[in-house]
Amino acid sequence: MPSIRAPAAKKTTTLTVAVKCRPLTERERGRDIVRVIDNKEVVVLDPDLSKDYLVRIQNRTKEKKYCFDHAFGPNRTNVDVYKKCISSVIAGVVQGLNATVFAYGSTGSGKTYTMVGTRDDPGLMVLSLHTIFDLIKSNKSSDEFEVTCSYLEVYNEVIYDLLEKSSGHLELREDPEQGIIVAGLRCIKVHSADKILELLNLGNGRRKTESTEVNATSSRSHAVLEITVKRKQRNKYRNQVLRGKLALVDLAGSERASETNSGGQKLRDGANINRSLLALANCINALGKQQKKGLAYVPYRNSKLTRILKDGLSGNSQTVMVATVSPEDSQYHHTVNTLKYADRAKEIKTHIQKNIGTVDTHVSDYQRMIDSLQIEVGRLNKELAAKESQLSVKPVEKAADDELSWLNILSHEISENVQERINLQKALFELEETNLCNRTELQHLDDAIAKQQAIGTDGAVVDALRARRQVILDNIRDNDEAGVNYQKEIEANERHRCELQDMIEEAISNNGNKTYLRILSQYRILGMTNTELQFEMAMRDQVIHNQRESLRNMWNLLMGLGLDERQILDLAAKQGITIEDWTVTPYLGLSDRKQSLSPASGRLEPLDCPYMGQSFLKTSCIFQHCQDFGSRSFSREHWDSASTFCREEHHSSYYLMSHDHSPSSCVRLRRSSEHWVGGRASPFFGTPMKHPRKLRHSYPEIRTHSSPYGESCMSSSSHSADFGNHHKDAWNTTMWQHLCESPHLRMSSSQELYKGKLMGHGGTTQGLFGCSPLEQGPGFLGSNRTFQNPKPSNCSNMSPLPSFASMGQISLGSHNPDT
Ligand SMILES: Nc1ncnc2c1ncn2[C@@H]1O[C@H](COP(=O)(O)OP(=O)(O)OP(=O)(O)O)[C@@H](O)[C@H]1O
Repeated sequence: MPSIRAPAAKKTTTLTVAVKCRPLTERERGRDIVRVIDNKEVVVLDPDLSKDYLVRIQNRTKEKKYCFDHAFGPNRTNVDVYKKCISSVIAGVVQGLNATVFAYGSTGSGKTYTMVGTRDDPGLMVLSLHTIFDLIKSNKSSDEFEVTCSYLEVYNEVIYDLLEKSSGHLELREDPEQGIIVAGLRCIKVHSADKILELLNLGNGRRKTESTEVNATSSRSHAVLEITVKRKQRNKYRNQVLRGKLALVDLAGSERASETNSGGQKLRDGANINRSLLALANCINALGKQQKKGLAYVPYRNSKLTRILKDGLSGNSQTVMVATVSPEDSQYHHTVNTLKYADRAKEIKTHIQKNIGTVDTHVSDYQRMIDSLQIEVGRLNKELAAKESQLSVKPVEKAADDELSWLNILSHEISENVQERINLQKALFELEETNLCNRTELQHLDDAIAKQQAIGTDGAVVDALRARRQVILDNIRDNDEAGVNYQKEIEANERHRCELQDMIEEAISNNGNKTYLRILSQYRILGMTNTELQFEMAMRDQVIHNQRESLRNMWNLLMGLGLDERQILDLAAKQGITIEDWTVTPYLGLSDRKQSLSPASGRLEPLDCPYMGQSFLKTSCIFQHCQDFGSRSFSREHWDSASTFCREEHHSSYYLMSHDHSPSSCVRLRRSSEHWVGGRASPFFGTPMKHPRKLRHSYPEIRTHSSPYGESCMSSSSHSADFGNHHKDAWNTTMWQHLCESPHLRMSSSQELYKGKLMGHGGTTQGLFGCSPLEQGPGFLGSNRTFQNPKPSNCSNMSPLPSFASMGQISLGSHNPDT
């Protein structure tokens, strides 16, 4: 029976920002204009000494002052920086936490010096590695440790493996457990810090560096050293594996072409470095803005660098940014710019959580499918090679060679086209998710303004609400604009794909050696299918992740309602559900649970809702109806005929029950462009606009709303429609009764109304307690608890759906596909 393990508790923390000012180098002749005060403040003096006294006292000086978590002057060593801001973070890595340390600054400001260092002043990478191995050595438990290391560089938007002698281009992939991963990156098992240092030196030797006017050994690429510490816990935790990840990032420096005096390739490199750093700066801006102004879209997808750093910037990572600055007056603008971004980065929050090892059968299912496709690709590859050797002795060799290289070019282009498409669609998807949250907040604000106006409160409150409303409207408008642009890019991408496909077909039909080319084409298509599967897998993983969050929330809700562990165990036992390993640290400890009840009001404190990115009361919860329409969508024969239908079925069964449970408060789930609904109409994700028509045909009651991104978004037309006649599960009933009978939940009449409907829609809570895909993998009840379900069969067919944001505008009581 599959077991479910709850995720470890999350802790929100802010980015630690430290500034390090290096000494003037021997080459520098300028004035030192940076002062560090009290290890926290950084003052940048006006570089212009010629300003007269009057200008200065009239406060027209360009002097700037900033305050950071830590600031280090030119006399401080890397060890000082390490002890103050890094060592504690490294200790967490050995406990299963993720950490990211990155150096940010202009070219020649001392990033590489800080990260790598010298023999006399070892850098943060070296010091961190020593600490990790020291901690492992001094560990007295019987835990087993395994340390692996990888080292990559991003040069001109291409990822290379620095541990490979001649690395090819590597691609990024998204994994729900591990976040962004680089497919094919070499991970080497290491047993000592010295071994990693050896690899580090090897990698650094391969890194692209150039001599520029500003820096004799300027790094032209961003380098990421990643250390993973796997810790197998024995004794009663013997099934538990903690996995801590440390990413140490040495960025290339921003530069001005005029200053670096570079041309040709160097100039192009500089432009690319600046572009990715700009993308990073934009993310930092948006994340900083987000803390102050609510949800702004964070454009991680605009560069490989920001995708790699995504977790470090906002995900599951304890992150330290070391901003490096040069003290020279000629660098004033760079220094102030760096400090501005560092200042904004102080606002960024991340959410750290222990990575407790799980085995996710769903993901592994897809992994298996990919593996089998890869075997097939390998087989065809061999066949191809055999054919090639036969051809080499034939007179038609020349023509076939030309045709082959042409096909190679086309196939390479088509692979890039698919990759671009994936990125664009994901970006659009995230953008929609952001705006969905914004629209929800807008609705809440409108309600609040109307309420305030009705009770005639002080105008200042209404003004504040209106100001906030305006900010949200601006965000929505900006995001909508970005969405329209993404949509245009997707259309252009689609046109390009059609052209490429036509060219491939023409190449095949023109050539005499058709069998050979057909095999080649088949091989390419399999490769593409493989990529698509990975994409679908990523999407599915996102659904799994979201559902896992729902389960977690539901579990919190049960705890928050005052049910103790024993009561929940009893309830579960009555329904034949066994909760195993109860003894290990619960996911949310009792103390936490107590805290979650506000003593003042007796009400439940807001809980972060993962879907909406904002707080709802604990009574808010996302229910998902999970039915038998899952992996079959993956099989080829079902793609075109069934996927649209299945997805729509699935969409119609998502809804959000808001805390006041009133019909008006049911959050409408909006979606825009239809390519998600449509699944795939062509071998490469389909042409937008086709499936909605199909959909409308299948579901006449689905209304179409205009969307800024595309032709339509879907909405179920009826609030009162029957919830359907899905499985009425006793467990659901019992749970629902408990929710209703709980003293912490007062039932309004509208709740009663909805209760009836919910009960009719047994699949909803079943999605949470009965047939979630999590049943087949750990992740539900805390590192120690496992949930066993008597009816796992429903769950093997989880649909590979786009997650929440991609769903149609759906209201409670939506269309029931079964009727
Ligand atoms: N704390 C320090 N003490 C002494 N010298 C330093 C210090 N920090 C940096 N330097 C010197 O400054 C110069 C530039 O440093 P470094 O190469 O680390 O800059 P960078 O920011 O990595 O530049 P780029 O982005 O071009 O790669 C080097 O000569 C380095 O030795």
